[in-house]
Amino acid sequence: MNAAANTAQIVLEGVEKRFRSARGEMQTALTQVDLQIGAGEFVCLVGPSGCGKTTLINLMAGFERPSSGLVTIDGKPVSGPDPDHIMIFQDYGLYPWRSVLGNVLFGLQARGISAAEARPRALAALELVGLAHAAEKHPHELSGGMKQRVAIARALAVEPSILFMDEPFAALDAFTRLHLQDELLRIWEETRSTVVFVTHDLDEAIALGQRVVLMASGPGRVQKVLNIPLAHPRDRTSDDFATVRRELFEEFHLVHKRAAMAAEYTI
Ligand SMILES: Nc1ncnc2c1ncn2[C@@H]1O[C@H](COP(=O)(O)OP(=O)(O)OP(=O)(O)O)[C@@H](O)[C@H]1O
Repeated sequence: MNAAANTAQIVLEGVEKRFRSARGEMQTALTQVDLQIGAGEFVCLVGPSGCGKTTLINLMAGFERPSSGLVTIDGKPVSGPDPDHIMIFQDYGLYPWRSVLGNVLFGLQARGISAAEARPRALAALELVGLAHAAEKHPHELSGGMKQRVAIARALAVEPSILFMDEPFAALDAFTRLHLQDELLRIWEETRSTVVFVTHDLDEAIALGQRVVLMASGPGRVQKVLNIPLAHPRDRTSDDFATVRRELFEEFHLVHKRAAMAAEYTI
């Protein structure tokens, strides 16, 4: 079992992110974020809509720069996207004109890996996500769950040290979602990549994360970081799962209550 790693790989110190609104005013999307994520750790970010989950993962992935504070990975300030750190989005991002294998090969070829080396790596990644049989199909022939597995295979083929996942299963039906959660855990245990996973779904966060970062809005910030002391794979029907779920839901309700009180106070 992959215990929470000791070495901090991703470090955020005093991170603040401000955006200019359409009316030209500066708005604080994130404030005072201090967070450390260990190498090989699986961490989920959850919180209400607009609390800055996507902004936070984008800061780690190098798609955004902090307005103040510091984001480092492996001791180096993040200054832009890194080919060793892959982002997976909700909408798969597959090329419709390429076959499944072609899509997975694309990421490898873009990194200058020779065809002779790329093909076995792509096939191994498809094997890992259970899609070796669909290598010659095209995206329009696949279900949503299969498309997301192709996107995961494409990411895994380049053997990233970090997988950033922004609500990757949000568009999928409940059964496919549960299945892919289990698949992702199996893959994570095999590959040992660090996984940072954004979700709206508290149950998904409890099923997956070694730690769950609960965020609050107004402005976006880290409210609480909870350790999930359950071994993987987790039995979603167990008493232990229910206990952790109760704790997280209580925290989540507190977040809402505080936000509502703050809004009332400022009116
Ligand atoms: N590029 C941008 N320009 C201006 N404001 C932005 C930009 N990106 C995000 N914001 C604002 O920052 C805040 C946080 O947005 P973000 O998308 O990170 O939240 P979120 O928690 O991921 O939301 P959701 O769960 O709805 O996807 C929101 O108020 C949003 O409007």
